[in-house]
Amino acid sequence: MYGSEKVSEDSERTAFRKAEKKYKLYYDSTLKKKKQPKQVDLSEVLDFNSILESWKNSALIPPGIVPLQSDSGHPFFCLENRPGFCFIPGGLSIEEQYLWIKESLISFPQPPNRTNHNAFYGPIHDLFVAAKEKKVLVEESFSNGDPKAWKLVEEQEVSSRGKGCKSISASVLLRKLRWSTLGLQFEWSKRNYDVSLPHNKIPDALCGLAKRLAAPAMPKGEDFKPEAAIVNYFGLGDTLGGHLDDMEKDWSKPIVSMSLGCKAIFLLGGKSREDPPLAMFLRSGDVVLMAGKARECYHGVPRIFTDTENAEILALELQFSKEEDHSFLEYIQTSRININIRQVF
Ligand SMILES: O=C(O)CCC(=O)C(=O)O
Ligand SMILES: [Fe+2]
Repeated sequence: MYGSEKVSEDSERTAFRKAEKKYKLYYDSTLKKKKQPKQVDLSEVLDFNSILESWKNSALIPPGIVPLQSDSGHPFFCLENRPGFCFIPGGLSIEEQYLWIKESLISFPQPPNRTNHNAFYGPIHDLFVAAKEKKVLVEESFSNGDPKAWKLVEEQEVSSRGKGCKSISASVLLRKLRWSTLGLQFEWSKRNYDVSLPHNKIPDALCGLAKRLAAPAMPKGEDFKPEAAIVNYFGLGDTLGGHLDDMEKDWSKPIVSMSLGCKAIFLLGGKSREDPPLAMFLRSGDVVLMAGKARECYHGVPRIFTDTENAEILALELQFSKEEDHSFLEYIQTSRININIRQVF
C-alpha cells in the first residue's frame, strides 16, 4: 500500500491510479536550475476550509456536500454520494496538534510498538532523540556466534569500529520512518492484526480524543473502542497508494484519521478502483471519519506539499517556535503525520 510497492499493469489503468498520477510529485526536467516540482492543476481538489468559510459567511454550500454540527457545536461535512464519510475541518486545536506531533515522534515509535525499521534493524529505542544527538546505528557482531544486532552509538565511536562495520545515521532512519503501530500490532506481511505480539494499550488521552472525534460517525448508543492505531509519516515525494482498510471486524465503526503537519491531497474513491476518486486537501488539524459504506471505498494520499505557500503550517510553526522545540519544527516543516485509530473487534 506504500508508494514504493509495485502496481500491476491493470491497476495502472484504473481511474484511481490516473488520479494518483495526476497529483503525485514530478520534477520539471525542462528547467536547468534547482529541481522544481512540476505544476499541477489543483482546481478540482475539494477545499473544506473554503467550503466552511463560505458556509459560515453566506450559508452557501456546493451541491452534494451536507453541513452538520457535532454535539459540541463543531461544524463538519458529509458527502451525499459517500455515506459514512465525514470531514471535520480543524477538528484538532493547535495545542492538540502540537501534542500529537511530539508524541508521534517521541513515544509512538518506541518498542514494543513496531515501525517499518523493525524488520531490518530490530527494535530501536529513542530514535528521535538519537537523531537530534547525531547518533549512528551500527551493526554489532559477537565473537561467541550470537546473531548480529544493531545498536545506537555516538558519532565518534563509529570510526573506531573499522571499515567493515555497517552503519546508518539516526537522522537518515528518522527521515525513512514511514509507520509505527500502537495498541494491537498490525502485521503488514499478513495484512492482519497479530494479537500475540507484545503491545501497550493506546494511551488514554488518545483514546479519549478518538472517542470524541468518532461520535458523529458512530451508530446510535454505541461506544467507540480504540484498540489499534497506525501512524504514517510522510516526507516530500512519499505517497500512500490506494487501499481499503478491511481487517477490522465491525465496519459500522469509523476509522478516525487525524492529519498533522504539511498539507496533503487525499483521494476518496468508490468500491472499485475504476470509480473516479474525489480529491480533497487535508491540512494540519483536519480529521476524517470513514464508517459504514465509506469503509468500502478505496482511498490514498498521492501528494504532500512542503513548500511554504502550499504546506499551510504557519500556526504550527508559531506553536513550535520555542528554542527547545527546534528539532520538532525542523521535522514538521518538511513532513506530514497521519494518526488513524481503529476499533479492531
Ligand atoms: O494518511 C492518511 O490521511 C490516510 C491514512 C490511511 O488511509 C491508512 O493508514 O490506512
Ligand atoms: Fe486507510
